[in-house]
Amino acid sequence: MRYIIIGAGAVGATIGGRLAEAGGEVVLVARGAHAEALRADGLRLTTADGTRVHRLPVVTGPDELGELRPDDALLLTVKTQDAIAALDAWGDAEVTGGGTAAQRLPVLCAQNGVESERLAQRRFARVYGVCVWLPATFLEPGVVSALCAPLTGILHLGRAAGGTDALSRAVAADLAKAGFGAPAVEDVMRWKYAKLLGNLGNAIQATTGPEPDPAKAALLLRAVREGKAAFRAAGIPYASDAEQSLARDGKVEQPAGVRGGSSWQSLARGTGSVEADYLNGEISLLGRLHGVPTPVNDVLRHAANIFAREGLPPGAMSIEDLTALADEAAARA
Ligand SMILES: NC(=O)C1=CN([C@@H]2O[C@H](COP(=O)(O)OP(=O)(O)OC[C@H]3O[C@@H](n4cnc5c(N)ncnc54)[C@H](OP(=O)(O)O)[C@@H]3O)[C@@H](O)[C@H]2O)C=CC1
Ligand SMILES: CC(C)(CO)C(=O)C(=O)O
Repeated sequence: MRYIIIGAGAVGATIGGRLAEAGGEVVLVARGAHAEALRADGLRLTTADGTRVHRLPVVTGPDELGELRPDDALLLTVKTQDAIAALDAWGDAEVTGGGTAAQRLPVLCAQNGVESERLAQRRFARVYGVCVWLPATFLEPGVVSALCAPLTGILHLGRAAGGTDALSRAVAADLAKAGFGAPAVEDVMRWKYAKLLGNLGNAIQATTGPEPDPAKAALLLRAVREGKAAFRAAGIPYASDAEQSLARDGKVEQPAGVRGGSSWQSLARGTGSVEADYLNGEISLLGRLHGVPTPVNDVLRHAANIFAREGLPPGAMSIEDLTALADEAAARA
């Protein structure tokens, strides 16, 4: 199998670099200064095993790669707000032997939230969910680190529609060879919904900073309670906190000195957008569809988006001010 990593940033480059090191065939898809640095100097990837430079093929889109092969797998690791453009760009490409990528190739969504699978399923026939527990940092163009130990993350994966198949088991085996804890599971979306609950804190971290604080934990708990209430109202199953702790046990601790998570990094890099519409916004959507008030997630989504649009530095807001906004919204709800 050849892995085409669409959006080889923090998560994509970490997975791609490790797959390549384990003997896998990998193509990195990147853009801008990152693509240039990857081509000029290779991918400089630091994991708990040390720093390695990987010289891998780099393309900016399907035109540069030529016809796709029947044994290609598309691994989607762009932020969710970039998923439509990426899926559209790759879906129409021709596959050697007939058909388009959208008809023939598997697309594996290794992202937070649950929206990318839906976007991919509108366009592609074979869609897989990947639940990624992998604190990874885009340090500068061409340079990525993922320092959690002993394994570099844990990835549950399976068919987005439910179940496993030969492809998901083959990918799980390749990921395991590359050092990831990567079981293929029957119910990957149940794990992804559970992971989404933790990612409701991405907006808190992005707006108020990554340092732990009881007031941040208290606000996250309120967001998570709303999320669970929305899931219950919508009849959506999700893995329990105990199941998640067991799966993560000893595998994905964030090492000291590491910077913030994925949304914090988007603000720090000034990318102009965060994923909040698909994290907190997923809870707001479910709440509206099923009659559950979600004032805390509404505020978190809105605050993170304002930071991104106005180019505010991550962590510029106090947790007291953010909590006060959530309290006002809750009083109105
Ligand atoms: N970082 C982390 O610790 C974790 C992240 N996740 C999830 O993984 C997903 C990816 O996050 P992360 O790796 O942090 O994000 P990054 O921003 O580090 O990487 C995404 C990369 O995709 C690039 N990109 C976007 N659109 C295209 C395109 N059409 N063609 C080529 N490249 C493109 C971006 O370029 P540009 O910079 O120019 O926008 C960026 O380099 C998200 O869903 C996130 O929530 C999950 C677990 C942990
Ligand atoms: C919390 C973390 C690092 C876990 O993998 C994550 O999902 C993110 O930064 O978005």
